[in-house]
Amino acid sequence: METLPSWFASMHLVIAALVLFVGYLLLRPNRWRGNPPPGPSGWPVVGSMFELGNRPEIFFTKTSERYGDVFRLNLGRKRVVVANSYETLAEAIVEKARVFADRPQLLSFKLQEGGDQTLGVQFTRASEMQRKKIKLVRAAFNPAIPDVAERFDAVLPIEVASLVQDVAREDGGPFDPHDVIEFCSAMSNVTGMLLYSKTLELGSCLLIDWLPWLSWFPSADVRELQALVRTMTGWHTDLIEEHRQTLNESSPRDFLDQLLIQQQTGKLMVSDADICRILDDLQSAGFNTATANILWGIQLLVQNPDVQKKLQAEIDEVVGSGRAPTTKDCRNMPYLEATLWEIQRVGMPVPVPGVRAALRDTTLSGYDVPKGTIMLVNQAKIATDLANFPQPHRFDPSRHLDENGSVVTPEKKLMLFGNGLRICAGRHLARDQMVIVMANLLQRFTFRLPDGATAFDNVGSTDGLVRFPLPYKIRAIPR
Ligand code: HEM
Repeated sequence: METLPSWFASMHLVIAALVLFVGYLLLRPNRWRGNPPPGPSGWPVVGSMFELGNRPEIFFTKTSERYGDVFRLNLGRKRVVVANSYETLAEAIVEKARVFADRPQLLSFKLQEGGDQTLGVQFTRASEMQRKKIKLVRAAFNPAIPDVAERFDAVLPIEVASLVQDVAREDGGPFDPHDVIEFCSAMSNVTGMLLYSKTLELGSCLLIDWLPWLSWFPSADVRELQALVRTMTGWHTDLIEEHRQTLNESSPRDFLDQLLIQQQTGKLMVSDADICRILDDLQSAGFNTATANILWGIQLLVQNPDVQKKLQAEIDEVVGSGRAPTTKDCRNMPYLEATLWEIQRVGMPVPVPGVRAALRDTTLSGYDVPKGTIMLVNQAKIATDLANFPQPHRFDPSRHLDENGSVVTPEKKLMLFGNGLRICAGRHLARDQMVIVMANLLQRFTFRLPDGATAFDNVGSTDGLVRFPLPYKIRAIPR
């Protein structure tokens, strides 16, 4: 019998060794050096990815009961730590603000920044340039600055009046507020007007973030995200051109004009592609979250008619019924402000917000956390911490008031807009918007269950990064 040449046998050995080596590289668990936080080791290749499910906060809460307030996870090949208490979150994003200032390199983040995570402001890697850009954004969205307040006061009443009209059109009959489109567009239209004096009719972690090789087989999610980014880019490219041609440097009309002036004077070396991504980020950043809060708010007020009555009494006392409430009026309505905080806490539309990454080796709660580690936040657990929120599942706006009836913002117990270097850039605007929408609606209507109903049929939330209440029906009885 003919024997195989010896080089053939050695070739087999080399291939087998290579396969074993590649297999080892793929399958070996992530190495955490030093004194890492405790945590489950998870499965080879995927780590704890499939345990996350559609509601990662449930898995996080269960895991924290076993491992404590800070635990580690492997998600695919990514190293992750999860902060489950206010103290650990504050240590990371306030005390170690400069360390946990990065956004991780995730494919979905890269897609949302048009393929380059140096562009835009929201999913953008930490850099001097990101800081300069976000500084401009913060100023453009801060209603404490007179110019911004003036623009905001010119736009908001129009959008809110149109929302009130749409609700009035339901004529006291049963309807689902999700269907009254203005609940969404009132939010995005105000942003659009501040950005580029126009309204625009119109993101999250995907599986590819944890298993990047899946991007070789683009899924429907990825294609949808790419199509959305392309549409927005087309829209914003046209707007940039239009604004450039009509720009008057001595009198900027909006934020886009301000960016173009910065570009032309060389104060900020920002490209058109970057401007596109900034506009895109801002248009998408607050739209879903603010809308979800309003939808949660209406549901919670129907379930808590006493709170609704108290709010209406406050609105009647400060504004009366002869004119629409303004932002200025809302500053004199502490109970309304406290109710909005409680809506954000109990509705909890973003239970796992603000993904961060460590810029260098560091520690968290005394454990070693290597550079590049992703930090996730279990906000749902922080918002129901018994030590800070007694009877946490009770909807009780008065927990945000002191003995004199003044608002005590919950930011020392719960950071609903994040904190530190990557704090939400639109938080003041978002709060003002939500407060004024609520004030206008409650001045004109009392929200109730449909006739004959004693409770909502469906109470719960959708899945996803931003959670909406499930569809529900109410009546808006004119007052
Ligand atoms: C109720 C509404 C909103 C909520 C609950 C919310 C919440 C958040 C949270 C939790 C973060 C992450 C912060 C962190 O990493 O520490 C964030 C970031 C951000 N938000 Fe908001 N937001 C809202 C509305 C808005 C609006 C209206 C805008 C602008 C128009 C906006 C612009 C941004 C931007 C640009 C960032 C990224 C900041 C950075 O990475 O430097 N947000 N927001």
